Amino acid sequence: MTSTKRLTIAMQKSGRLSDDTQNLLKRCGLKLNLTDRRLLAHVSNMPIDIMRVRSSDIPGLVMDGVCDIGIVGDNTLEEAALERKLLGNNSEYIRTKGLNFGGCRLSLAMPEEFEYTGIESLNGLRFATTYPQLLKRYASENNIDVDFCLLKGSVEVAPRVGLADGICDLVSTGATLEANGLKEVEVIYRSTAALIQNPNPLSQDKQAIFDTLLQRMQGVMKAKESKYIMLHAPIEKIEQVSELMPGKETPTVLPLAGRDDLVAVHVVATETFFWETMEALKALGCNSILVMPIEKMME
Ligand SMILES: Nc1ncnc2c1ncn2[C@@H]1O[C@H](COP(=O)(O)OP(=O)(O)OP(=O)(O)O)[C@@H](O)[C@H]1O
Ligand SMILES: O=P(O)(O)OC[C@H]1O[C@H](OP(=O)(O)OP(=O)(O)O)[C@H](O)[C@@H]1O
Ligand SMILES: [Mg+2]
Repeated sequence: MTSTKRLTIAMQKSGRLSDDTQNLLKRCGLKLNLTDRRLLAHVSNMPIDIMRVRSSDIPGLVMDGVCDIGIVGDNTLEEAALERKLLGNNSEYIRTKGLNFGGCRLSLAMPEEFEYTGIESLNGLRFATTYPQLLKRYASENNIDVDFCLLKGSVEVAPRVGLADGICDLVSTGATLEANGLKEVEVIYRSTAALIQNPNPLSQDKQAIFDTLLQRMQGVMKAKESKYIMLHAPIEKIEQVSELMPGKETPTVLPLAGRDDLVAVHVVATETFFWETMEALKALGCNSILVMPIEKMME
């Protein structure tokens, strides 16, 4: 069990989620010194310890209360929860927050030449996968019978070497499927990274740290999705300019020294600011249009 004073966070040591997780924690103000060999790292400016492990171990560490919280892909989490339930182990957790990285989907893919005519055409086939529980659940929900063989990585190689008829693996760009002569036929699960916590109440000290961390994460994520937009606009077009601005916030309109025909317009946009909008603003006579990233936000 963890100490009652320092919050313990499990994160992936190295792999697809580790850089984004580390960046998120750093942007939340945590001072980390994650040298490769140190697997339990103290955060020097907050009562937090970081445990760096394989991502497939994170759900179990949180469910068993070894770590208070963890950052892990939904796919790994759901697979672990199903497997642990089956084995009669702790499988309870709280998914506190979805995060804006690690987006991927778990899909069924078949060799290019396979004639896919619907889910029924997969009946009786064998799939290589790292996610047998998610595969089995999908098969039973869709009334098909499938067999599987377990591979922890390089799953896409299986059909070519005769190990399986198809695969059930993660896809993001689709490049790995294409490079291995496979086509995606069904998406069975959509995943992002998520922040999870043990369902038992935290000590008061830890809860306070966690609340601070959560609020900062919110601010970092919101800032990442937002842009600060500045431009100069003709004063008589200000209404049309405001209508073109993305998001719900009212723009700030400021005078420009020595100009009575132009004003400066500033707005925080929480929606995508498209090139088309910039062109429409330009056509209205706006200039000096700047779209800038925002580092932190607090409401
Ligand atoms: N191609 C991808 N694009 C985006 N996210 C991905 C991709 N592949 C995997 N992920 C996400 O990143 C997580 C970690 O993947 P990674 O391949 O780094 O580790 P792993 O082999 O699943 O686990 P372990 O850390 O236990 O070795 C996955 O569980 C998934 O949520
Ligand atoms: O659609 P893509 O963008 O090509 O990404 C998909 C690939 O990424 C993951 O593997 P990873 O690179 O993590 O290697 P692994 O099989 O060793 O885990 C996943 O298992 C796929 O193989
Ligand atoms: Mg992988």
